[in-house]
Amino acid sequence: MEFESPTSRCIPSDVVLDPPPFPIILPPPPFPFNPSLFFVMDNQRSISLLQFMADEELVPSPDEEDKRKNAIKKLKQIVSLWIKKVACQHQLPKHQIAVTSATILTYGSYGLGVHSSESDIDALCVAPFFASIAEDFFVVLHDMLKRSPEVSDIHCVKSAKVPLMRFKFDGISIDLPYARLNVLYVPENVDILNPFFMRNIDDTSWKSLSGVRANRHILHVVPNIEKFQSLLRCLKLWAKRRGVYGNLLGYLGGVHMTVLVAYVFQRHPDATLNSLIMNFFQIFAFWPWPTPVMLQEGMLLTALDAIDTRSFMPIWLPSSPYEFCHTNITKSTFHRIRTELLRGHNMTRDLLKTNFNWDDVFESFPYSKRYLQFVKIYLSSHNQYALGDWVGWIKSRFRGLVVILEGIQGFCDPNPTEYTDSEQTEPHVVFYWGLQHVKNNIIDIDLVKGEFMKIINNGYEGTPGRMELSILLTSQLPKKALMMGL
Ligand SMILES: Nc1ncnc2c1ncn2[C@@H]1O[C@H](COP(=O)(O)OP(=O)(O)OP(=O)(O)O)[C@@H](O)[C@H]1O
Ligand SMILES: [Mg+2]
Ligand SMILES: [Mg+2]
Repeated sequence: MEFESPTSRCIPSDVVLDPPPFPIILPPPPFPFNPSLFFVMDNQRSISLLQFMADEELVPSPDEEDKRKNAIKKLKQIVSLWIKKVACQHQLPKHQIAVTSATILTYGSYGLGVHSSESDIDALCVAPFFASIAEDFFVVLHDMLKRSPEVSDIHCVKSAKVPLMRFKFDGISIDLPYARLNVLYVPENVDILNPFFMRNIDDTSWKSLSGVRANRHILHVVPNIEKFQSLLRCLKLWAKRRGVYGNLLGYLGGVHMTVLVAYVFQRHPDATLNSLIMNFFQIFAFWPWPTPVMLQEGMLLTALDAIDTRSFMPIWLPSSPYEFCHTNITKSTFHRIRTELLRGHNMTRDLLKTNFNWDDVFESFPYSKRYLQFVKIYLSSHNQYALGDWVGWIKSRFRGLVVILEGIQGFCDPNPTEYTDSEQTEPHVVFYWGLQHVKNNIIDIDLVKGEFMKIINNGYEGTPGRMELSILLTSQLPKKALMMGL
């Protein structure tokens, strides 16, 4: 398999990046062109897509939505109590204690209304200046949450770019980062675009606020939010089914998908759902990476300075003119994503195709048919709580393992699905990643493990669990994993 070297694709710093010339809305019509047939087929496909979405239950049920709303309401109550407690501990004057307040702002897929049943709730805790992150957030609020009967599996992720607490509230995963504003009273729906609230805020708080800013920007630039939500929900499902969703594993995360979909939507706001999907595949199957995808036309070129020119797919972060979404994309995952986009394009391009079926477009990626060998990554720990910490840490370092395996085999497909081994009784998680079969090449898995251990041993503060790596042939894959779609 041939890959471009990332360094050969650096962008010269004097290039002005205009959006690439992709005026195509629909593929070339058949000859003789029959516009009414074209229109009918396009509408028919949009209708069958809506049916497909309903069958897949892409929108969570009203009960699930209520559960989420309730979780946010309770979290708001907890942070309100917390900030009063912290104000007392800091011995603030009584009148200040009386007026001080903190709040929760939702962002990410939940904030945009494009979440699925498996999505987390991204909830930013916004508090006044006197509540420190190290002590008041990660200790005092952590302890209060831990004592709440609805909260389980709470972990502090202090070393992340955006430090946060991650836990389950009534079974729903919550990501809770933290931002401090230079005010005493934080209104419930504080306007974080108002410069008054942004005065002299610290770096971490600015970064933590970027998700909320990004959502505001998307909502501002996207014309018809309901259609946008449907489109994004569909394409996120497509990315998940095809195994190319998940930032930690080197694929597209929610934020990347949001920007790509918004890019298409901005250009064709009146197109049907079917045409928008066709356009998405058409545009990104042939996108001249690493030309960045940007939502604002004629965007300042100072942004170019901020591009990591080794990035395979630079995608502008819609919260700042100077930032790009963080990615873990490697040459293998870049190749996989592009192959999937091309597949999507090939399957949707011909409106007159007689046996067209959305089920085929959204078919799960058949790993066991595609690869002859796999690397099995077995992670375990003595209890479920420690396993959560351990797996979270290893996942945050997975890009390193993908690169090591790429170096040896030329290609590695880090399947994001987590499996379990029915023969094991200890708390554990298993990953099976597809590998390119290279004739007469025996992988020295101990060497791979040794190299990866060097990466994971650096900086972990919890109790390390166990990690086993082994190479399996397709015929050795467990039946249960095959039944789960491996
Ligand atoms: N790689 C990244 N680069 C920049 N911002 C990110 C990145 N990952 C996450 N974020 C910010 O955090 C938010 C929440 O991320 P998350 O991974 O939960 O994705 P999501 O869009 O909410 O999708 P999902 O439904 O899978 O949760 C994003 O909307 C974005 O604002
Ligand atoms: Mg999310
Ligand atoms: Mg999240």
